Amino acid sequence: MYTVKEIFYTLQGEGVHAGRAAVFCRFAGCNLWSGREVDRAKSICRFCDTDFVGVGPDGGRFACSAALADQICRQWQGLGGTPYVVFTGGEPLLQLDEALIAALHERGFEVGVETNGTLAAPDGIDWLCVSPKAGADWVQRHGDEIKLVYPQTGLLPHDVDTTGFAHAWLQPMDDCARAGNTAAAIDYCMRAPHWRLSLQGHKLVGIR
Ligand SMILES: C[S@@+](CC[C@H](N)C(=O)[O-])C[C@H]1O[C@@H](n2cnc3c(N)ncnc32)[C@H](O)[C@@H]1O
Ligand SMILES: Nc1nc2[nH]cc(C(=O)O)c2c(=O)[nH]1
Ligand code: SF4
Ligand SMILES: [Mg+2]
Repeated sequence: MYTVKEIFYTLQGEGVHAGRAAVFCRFAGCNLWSGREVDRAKSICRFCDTDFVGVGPDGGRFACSAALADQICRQWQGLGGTPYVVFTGGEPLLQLDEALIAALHERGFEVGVETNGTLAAPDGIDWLCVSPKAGADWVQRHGDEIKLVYPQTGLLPHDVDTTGFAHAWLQPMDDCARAGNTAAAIDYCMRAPHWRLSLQGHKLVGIR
């Protein structure tokens, strides 16, 4: 059984694939925050910008990988090109398994994943983005890109080993201090250029 908050068609807003059409499949639930505001301040991850609780109007419960893969297929609106799905959440690696990845591959999709890196990724993922969190176990130390939300007390870019990743991003924390966080990230990337700036383009242009 897969529990999905929402499935929607948009453009990837972050990282190397920013601007690419993708179906987003947002799984419900996370291991670093309950998703309830009353728990935020006492959680490991406190800055989350996402509602991943329960099953939304564009989500559902899916009994098998084929049923979820079919629903993702129905959301793809591209003509030509390679269909792309991004599994996110919440924490997708609590639910994503090799059967679901295989079902998407059978339907012609490339599979991207956004994970907090606390769980080992299953085989078969085509694009893996790892975003480690201060105070959380960091298990998945290789992938295609690392995307560090900046700044995080206790997880300075200087102390992060990026050698397992082809691309390294600093993404300004979106909170009440976003403008200052962005200026600080720009300054950091100019001083340490193996880090590059990732802006959340979907928020800038007002798409989902
Ligand atoms: C909502 S998370 C879901 C996937 C996974 N749980 C993770 O943390 O990577 C998707 C992406 O948004 C980033 N993110 C979450 N809250 C953010 C915020 N307030 N500002 C900037 N990026 C944020 C995460 O670090 C992650 O890269
Ligand atoms: N457009 C768009 N791009 C994204 N890239 C990562 C996202 C996420 O929440 O994982 C996200 C998202 O929520 N929307
Ligand atoms: S780990 Fe990801 S989904 Fe979970 S609370 Fe943090 S940013 Fe949100
Ligand atoms: Mg998001």
